[in-house]
Amino acid sequence: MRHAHTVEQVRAAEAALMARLPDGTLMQRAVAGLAATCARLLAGARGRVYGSRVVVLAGSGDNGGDALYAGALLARRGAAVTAVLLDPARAHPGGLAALRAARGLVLTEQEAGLAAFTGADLALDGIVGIGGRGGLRPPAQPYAAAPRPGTVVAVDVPSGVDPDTGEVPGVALRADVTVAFGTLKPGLLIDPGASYAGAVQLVGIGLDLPPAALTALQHPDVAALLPRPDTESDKYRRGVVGVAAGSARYPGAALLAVAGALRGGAGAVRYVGTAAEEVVRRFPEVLVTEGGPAGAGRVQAWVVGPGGGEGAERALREALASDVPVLVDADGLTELARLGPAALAGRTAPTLLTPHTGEAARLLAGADQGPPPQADGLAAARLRTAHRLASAYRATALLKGSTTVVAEPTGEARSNPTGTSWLATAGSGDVLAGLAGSLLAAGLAPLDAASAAAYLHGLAGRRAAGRGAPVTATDVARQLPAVWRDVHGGAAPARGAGRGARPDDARPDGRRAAAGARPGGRH
Ligand SMILES: NC(=O)C1=CN([C@@H]2O[C@H](COP(=O)(O)OP(=O)(O)OC[C@H]3O[C@@H](n4cnc5c(N)ncnc54)[C@H](OP(=O)(O)O)[C@@H]3O)[C@@H](O)[C@H]2O)[C@@H](O)CC1
Ligand SMILES: [K+]
Repeated sequence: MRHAHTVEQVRAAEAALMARLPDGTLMQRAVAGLAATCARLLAGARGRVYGSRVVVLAGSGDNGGDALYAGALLARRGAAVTAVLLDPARAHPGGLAALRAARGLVLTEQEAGLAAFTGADLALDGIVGIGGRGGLRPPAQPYAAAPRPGTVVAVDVPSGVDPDTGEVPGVALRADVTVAFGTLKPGLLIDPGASYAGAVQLVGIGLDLPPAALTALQHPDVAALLPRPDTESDKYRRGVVGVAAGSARYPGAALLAVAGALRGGAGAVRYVGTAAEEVVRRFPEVLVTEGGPAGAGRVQAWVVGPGGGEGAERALREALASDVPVLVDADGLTELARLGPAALAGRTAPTLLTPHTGEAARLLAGADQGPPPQADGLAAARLRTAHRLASAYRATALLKGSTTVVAEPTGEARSNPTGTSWLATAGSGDVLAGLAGSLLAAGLAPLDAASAAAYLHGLAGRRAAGRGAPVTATDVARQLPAVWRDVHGGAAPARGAGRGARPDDARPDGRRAAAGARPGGRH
């Protein structure tokens, strides 16, 4: 599991630790880890540190101090280090003195121009860290648009990215590697910020941290969550998932949701709706009933809404009246937005909402008194949007998109690291809904069901896309058994196994991490 803490949590833990340690200890721990990573990257790219060209972009706070001190350590190993001070009067005095003592060159941004940056083998982004607010200020903005140097290493956070949310309110500097201190920050795990962070590495500095504000699953976590039948299992013990989906107009959504549900570990899938004939022709193992959820037999969880068309209102009403977990998707969400949060008020079992940002905007408009939110703004603020939905509807909210985020009304949240933009294809959400519903029926808690489903769905999308090819939702569903095996380590599933490659090895755009970079740390 990867853990990310907010700036407030980090500051509190830092203050508690600093009170017990000599001045400067934390910074020196951070700097040692940062310089070691830079040295590894340079050695990977050039064979050695000696003779390499390093540029340090130093802002006015401790983030700039970290970068200057790390530059000094690299200079002592023979690198030609140039520091560019973006706010010379406020540059970190200790870091500056250390760099000068190591014979580093110190320039203002006017003196340096862009040449030192574009010609460097490695650039350290120490413009701003967790003390940053807003996008890059004008003196630093040209670096974001300049030709890229060899490798850009962000110190703690890519400058211009909001550490708590991943929002990028203006210009930000894209990194190949981000070296985070003490803990990850949520902004490193959620787009758009995550797409600026590159490969994320953690340097432990000994902080004693509270429960994380955001977590992200890894292979072993998912392997441990996925249900496994044992010798006592029958279909009801494994869970029966009911799928109320599809309509005369959208029969395909029923097939895709059922395909996802069949591969999600439930013991059986029960389908209700108008596409029963098509469903049973394609999947003879599915139990089908005409009509709505109320008249169907026993299930342990409902999925309502994919392609539901005119039947969605009845399916939603009847499913919500049940006392089992209900996943609401697509047309079910449109109906729910019309009814507002009051429709969930009497529920005794959990509800999981799985909107994309357009549906999230409708749900929030149905819940808030204020003006309807814009979907674009919600996408840029994914974590806040998921929290708002969860708290307005008192339900688990899975917000789909470039980084899928799941939030609980309790404030717990998870981001999904396995997404790929190839998943933005028609019907892909139907597969996800079926899969997550199946995991709910198998007994997973909503946060686990939603985040494990998003994880598998993302891996299946990546597998289907291979080295980069368009995928269909059907391809994604077909890959689910293979990724199920992948998370268990590629071999026969064993509880708690999971030796497969960690998804964090790859950047969100699917490119590998920079040479020599290790994937993000665990703690
Ligand atoms: N916490 C820990 O455990 C440890 C933390 N450590 C390190 O300390 C870092 C935090 O340092 P920090 O508190 O000094 O803040 P920092 O990020 O340097 O920024 C503040 C300065 O930036 C300025 N500024 C603001 N926004 C800006 C913008 N958009 N663009 C440009 N400038 C902007 C702001 O100026 P002002 O707003 O006052 O004009 C102020 O001067 C942390 O990220 C990590 O690297 C480690 O060394 C050890 C353990
Ligand atoms: K930075």
